[in-house]
Amino acid sequence: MSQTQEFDYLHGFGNEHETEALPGALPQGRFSPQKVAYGLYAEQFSSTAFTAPRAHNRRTWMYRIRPSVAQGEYQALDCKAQQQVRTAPIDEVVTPPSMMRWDAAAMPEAPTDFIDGWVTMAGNGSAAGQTGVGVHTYCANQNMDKRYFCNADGELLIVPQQGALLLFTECGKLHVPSGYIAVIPRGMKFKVELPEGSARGYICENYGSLLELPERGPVGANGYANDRDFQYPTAAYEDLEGEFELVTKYSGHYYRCDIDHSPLDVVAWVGNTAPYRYELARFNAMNTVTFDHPDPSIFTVLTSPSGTPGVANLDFVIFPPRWMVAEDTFRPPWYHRNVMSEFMGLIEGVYDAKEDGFVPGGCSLHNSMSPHGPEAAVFEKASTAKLEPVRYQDTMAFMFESRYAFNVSKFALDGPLRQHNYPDCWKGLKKFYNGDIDAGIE
Ligand SMILES: O=C(O)Cc1cc(O)ccc1O
Ligand SMILES: [Fe+2]
Repeated sequence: MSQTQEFDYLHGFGNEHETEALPGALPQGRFSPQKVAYGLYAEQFSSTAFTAPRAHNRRTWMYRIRPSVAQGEYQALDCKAQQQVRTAPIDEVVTPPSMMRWDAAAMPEAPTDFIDGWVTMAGNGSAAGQTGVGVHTYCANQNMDKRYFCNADGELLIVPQQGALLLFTECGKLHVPSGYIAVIPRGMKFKVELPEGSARGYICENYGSLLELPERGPVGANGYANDRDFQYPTAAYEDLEGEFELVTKYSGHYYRCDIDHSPLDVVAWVGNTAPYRYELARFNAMNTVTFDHPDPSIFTVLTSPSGTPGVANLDFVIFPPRWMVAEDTFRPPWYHRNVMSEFMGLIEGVYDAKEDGFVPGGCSLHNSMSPHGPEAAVFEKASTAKLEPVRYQDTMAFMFESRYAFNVSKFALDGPLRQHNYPDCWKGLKKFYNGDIDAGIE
């Protein structure tokens, strides 16, 4: 098992990074010289269309021991993941507008690596149409051994909840403990080791346009997630020959092929598409210093635009530790109905709208226009609380918010994790109105 360790990182979101594991491996002045140093092959890896506008264009040049095409033939793979993972459009069950919540999954008893540890909760849009997202949880207790993974269906936003991940990608290594997120570009090959022996978390598989930093508007040039805090790996490679397997998810199906060497054989790379990690504690939260609870968009870490300005394919939003100082304000999230659909998870602690039942590792879904808000007990508490400055501590909830309504998997709808009594949390909401202008909680 690998040791938990800190690697060297390159800093800056979407920069044209360059890195070489051997001196002189990276060609200078051109991308594809007639002969690359060390006898390496040049290979371009494109995350956007060749002709995407310059501001959005992302591609990386890799200098590797063998080109990616040196692999065996794809064969269908009927693995555990094939049985547990769904890819949009998901229509195996009809999704009611019900507010839904789920317990955290228990760690598997059988040996399970990162590939086989995924279970789909929900999805929207269409992977083939490159819209929407898939939402999965993962639980794993085994290192990926002699096998590598590649997801052709979307970019992976990984949110560890418990247990660190060591991502060894084509571009190098990322250590991703709980409290960090990682993003792996569509189609990048990688393996996952578990330095703490097991791991659980969430995955948002983004079929749509690449995650980017949101605009800051009048906030100005600093704040929210700052570009410099996004960390990219330095080149690291395996020069291994032997019997390996490359597993690929393509159009919702799993395939495998034999490969007689490690596909993580990139000795140097230059470009602006690569995996990255980000520590959520670095998020510089903005919030009111006067009154009212602002919209949760103030906490957007990354966004995948949909093409309609301000209407996201995916917003990744966090609810980090922070001071609450609003005056004459009902401080928790308001009761609301939203045209956007909200899938939530909890990394640690307690979420301010739900003190009971929304557990670390659990999930909730409030689909388009489905009403939700604080549970009854939270309403009563927040309506009578003395409004002193309060620091929300040791908590980290997040939301995958999308313009497209989610369909749930059969596992999510009918499986053992569903909390069928979730809507009961609002049953205790009392009627205070009695025609008297002074009515209400005392
Ligand atoms: O519903 C939720 O808990 C998420 C949420 C939080 C918030 O502070 C405001 C709106 C919102 O949808
Ligand atoms: Fe909400």
